Amino acid sequence: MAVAAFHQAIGTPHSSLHHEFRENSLRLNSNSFRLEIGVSRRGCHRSDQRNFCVVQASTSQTSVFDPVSSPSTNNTNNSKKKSNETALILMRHGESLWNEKNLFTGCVDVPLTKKGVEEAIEAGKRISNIPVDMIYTSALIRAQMTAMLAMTQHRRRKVPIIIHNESEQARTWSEIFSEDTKRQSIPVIAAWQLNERMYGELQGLNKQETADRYGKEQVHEWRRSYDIPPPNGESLEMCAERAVAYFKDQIEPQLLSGKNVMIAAHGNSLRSIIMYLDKLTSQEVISLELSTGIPMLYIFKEGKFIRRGSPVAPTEAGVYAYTRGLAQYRQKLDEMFH
Ligand SMILES: O=C(O)[C@@H](CO)OP(=O)(O)O
Repeated sequence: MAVAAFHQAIGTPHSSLHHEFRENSLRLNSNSFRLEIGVSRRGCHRSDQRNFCVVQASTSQTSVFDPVSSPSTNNTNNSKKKSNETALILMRHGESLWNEKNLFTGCVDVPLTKKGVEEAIEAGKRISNIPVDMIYTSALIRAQMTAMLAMTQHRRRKVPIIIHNESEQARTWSEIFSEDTKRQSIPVIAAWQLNERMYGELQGLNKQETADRYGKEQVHEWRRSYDIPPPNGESLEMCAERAVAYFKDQIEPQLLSGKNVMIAAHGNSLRSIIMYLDKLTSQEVISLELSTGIPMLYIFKEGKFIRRGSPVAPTEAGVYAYTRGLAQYRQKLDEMFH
């Protein structure tokens, strides 16, 4: 993205650029960034006469969505759907017990604090009027807790259900036998590829003590540079190799086929995905910081990702992260649930 334009838009000195998606980033609504989409479309089969659509992704994950309720899925004709917009929500997990203690966490599987639980619920309120047909989380509990807690606030009241594809038995033992119930569910796919960057020998160390010991600059380099890994850990570049590949292979096809997607993941796995979506350079990504529990909305339309900022609370009047399609969806929810 054009950093100068961003800097101009938010009126901050270039050096203090932080791409935090708080309310001020909503001013970037008109920014859009071209992406090369080189993905194959997945099959969408009519499984019954009521437009119930079962999509078999390449990982053999079976997902369901309800075409009636989402603005992007008004019919099952893929060629028509392609011209429609779909929503992509990115959400960093709420505060974890190790965020609170200021410890390097990486792939250590730590739960949320009470504050993190509240952040996840608050994030859920902010996206409660945005359609969600599929959820992707990392394999780590803090991202999964965040996604589940956020969905307790969603006005559509669909039930997020974790898909277990790890074995044939897991698949059959978690089968649902009602098409109606499936329509009221949101498949949740947990993928290790979306995990936090593996922090190597820094995992479990206190961030301040590490800076005192190795120097602030060295630690900043380990934490924020693109290609310098922490000792025996992953650089952002290495993290991007798996997280962005997963996004391109598994998530983009879902967006292309008309589904609205939420991703609940981590500071660095999401930084790498945003770097891809916004075409940031390895220099620009250094200053990209994500807050815990702040949802970020992108619209995927005609092969482009358009950043809309962070949706504000549903009670607020000027929800200008919304597009016309999303406003209509919200209106439909008002009619359905009032
Ligand atoms: O400790 C971690 O795993 C990450 C995210 O909390 O920290 P950092 O901000 O240093 O990338």
